[in-house]
Amino acid sequence: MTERQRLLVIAAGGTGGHMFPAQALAEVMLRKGWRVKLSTDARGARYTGGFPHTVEIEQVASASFVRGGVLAKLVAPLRIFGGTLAAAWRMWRDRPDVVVGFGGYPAIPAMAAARVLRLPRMIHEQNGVLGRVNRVFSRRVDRVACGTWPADLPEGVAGVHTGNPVRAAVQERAGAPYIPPGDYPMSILVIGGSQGARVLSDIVPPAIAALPMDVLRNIRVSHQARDEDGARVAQFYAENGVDADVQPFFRDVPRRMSEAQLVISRAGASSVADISVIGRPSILIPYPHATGDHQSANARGLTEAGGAIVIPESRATVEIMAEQIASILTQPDGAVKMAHAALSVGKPEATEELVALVEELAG
Ligand SMILES: CC(=O)N[C@H]1[C@@H](OP(=O)(O)OP(=O)(O)OC[C@H]2O[C@@H](n3ccc(=O)[nH]c3=O)[C@H](O)[C@@H]2O)O[C@H](CO)[C@@H](O)[C@@H]1O
Repeated sequence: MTERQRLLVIAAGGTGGHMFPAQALAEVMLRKGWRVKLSTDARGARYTGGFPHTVEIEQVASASFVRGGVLAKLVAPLRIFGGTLAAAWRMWRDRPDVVVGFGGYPAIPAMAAARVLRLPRMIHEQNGVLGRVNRVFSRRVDRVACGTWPADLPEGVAGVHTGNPVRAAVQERAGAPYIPPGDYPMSILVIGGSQGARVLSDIVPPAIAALPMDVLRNIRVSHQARDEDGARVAQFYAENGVDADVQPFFRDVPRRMSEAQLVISRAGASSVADISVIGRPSILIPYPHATGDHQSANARGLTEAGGAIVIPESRATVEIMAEQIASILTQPDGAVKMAHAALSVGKPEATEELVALVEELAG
């Protein structure tokens, strides 16, 4: 008799931030011969382009409580209930070996169905503070895997620190040699997360232009700017004689990051994971409106280790940014220490640890 192929259901959605780690897990489980299904909604489905095409995508009729008007808020529970019934029917039929939720409202139907059917299940939280959906399920799953440590978990919930899975292109550059700043061409990478960040477009270009001339003439900038900010950012750099590549999204961030002397970024979970796995000095401006201020929590481990400087958005001025950039680029020994400190908190093995948990749950 041939052995039945094992099945993993991954439930994720919302922002790219939930989908990147889900993709990393899917890739490895497929290589291990598992069948993988992704349960997500229309918003999450926009981020499935990078998933291997053998991942079966099940679009659920989920709904966000956060967006939409009063009617949407009233209808949302009904849609989620309907989605849960449909997910339960499919799971009853398919009998997945394990169900893993990565957070976001689209994860609700599959996680609720897995609970009703008592299937082995776990959640992975990318951030230092549990998201709303993961918080609800944290007491109702077999394992809570945490991407950021220490994680702020509800009392009585024990987490496992797996780290945040990073893309293969990041993993290949784990601990890539760091060339400290000096009197030769240097690069700065500026990234705002999957959607860019206006504050970085407002203060970083003038801060870089204010650097001492002997530093500035060696600088090349890769700056991710939102579509609507791109033209003015590129124009500012050009008018100030700064060699800059401005794009709405860099497909080759791992390469650009490994070549950079300095990274300036928001503190989204995957951005922080990339910076610490590759090991580069960084200046982080956490997004102040993230649920539970989780980006400040994401930045904490890296900062406390000495790998990053955090500037809260409320204090982020051109002058402070210019001072911090100059302090890193003019002190090579300090920059090398920061790069090593960043590496010390990196978890390049995060995907493997997550895979091990899935296999343990499958028995
Ligand atoms: C605004 C917001 O709510 N953001 C949340 C969202 O982050 P967001 O969706 O912004 O994602 P992350 O910062 O976690 O990841 C962004 C990823 O995109 C990559 N990158 C970025 C720019 C670019 O040009 N090219 C590129 O490849 C980064 O290297 C990183 O790997 O989900 C994360 C995980 O739940 C949270 O921590 C963030 O708080």
